[in-house]
Amino acid sequence: MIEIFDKKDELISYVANQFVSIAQKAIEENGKFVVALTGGSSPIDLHKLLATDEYQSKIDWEKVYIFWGDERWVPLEDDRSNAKMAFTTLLDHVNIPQGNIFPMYNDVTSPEEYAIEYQQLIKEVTSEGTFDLILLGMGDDGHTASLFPHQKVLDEQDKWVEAYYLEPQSMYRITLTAPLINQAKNIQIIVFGENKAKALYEVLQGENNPTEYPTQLIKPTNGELTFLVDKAAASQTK
Ligand SMILES: O=C1O[C@H](COP(=O)(O)O)[C@@H](O)[C@H](O)[C@H]1O
Repeated sequence: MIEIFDKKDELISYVANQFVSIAQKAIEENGKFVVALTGGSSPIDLHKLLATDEYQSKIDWEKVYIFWGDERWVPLEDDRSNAKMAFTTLLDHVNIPQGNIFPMYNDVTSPEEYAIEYQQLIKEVTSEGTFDLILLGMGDDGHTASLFPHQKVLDEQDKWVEAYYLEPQSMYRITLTAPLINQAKNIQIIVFGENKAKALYEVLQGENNPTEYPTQLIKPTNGELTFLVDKAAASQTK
């Protein structure tokens, strides 16, 4: 499903309301809400809205468990850290136990070892790796999470979490893999801005070519996938 919004603000309010209702339903049914956040710049305004009194009071944050879809392998204090951004814009402002937050980084092990540990953490908190909600963004090259074009991680079928050295960025990335993401009950991909219009067109209406446009790998097995896009990003999509 694709939802197109005239303005970014409308898109953000819609996602915030979805976040709240998915969280409330999960807590009512299973006593907890397990979500993976996205990084990059796309979720910043969403986080800030969720942190307002109006929104945060609608969720029982003690029952929320936070993971990430991907991370740059940098310390939590580094400005490139997706976790740092989420703490500053949301997590530092809500009543969530620190033990419910699982940043995708530690300074003790290698990224590859931590990918194995992170998979174990997911196993302990979720039911069989099924997230209630996975939020994703999309880069203007068609990547999502840290599933970048032409990387071996795109072929991964078994592991839930993979860490690898991303040569073009000279840094390690750690990411949920497509098979794990596809098990989620809800996947929401937030895309705005004209610079993403070509990639969005290719992902949704172009030839099947996930090596070039990895977001095409996102196809939930049982859950719901929604692209939440603004008019600018949808401008090349018919
Ligand atoms: O590197 C990343 O980029 C994508 C897209 O970022 P955005 O700034 O265009 O929103 C993001 O979804 C991913 O989490 C991040 O690590």
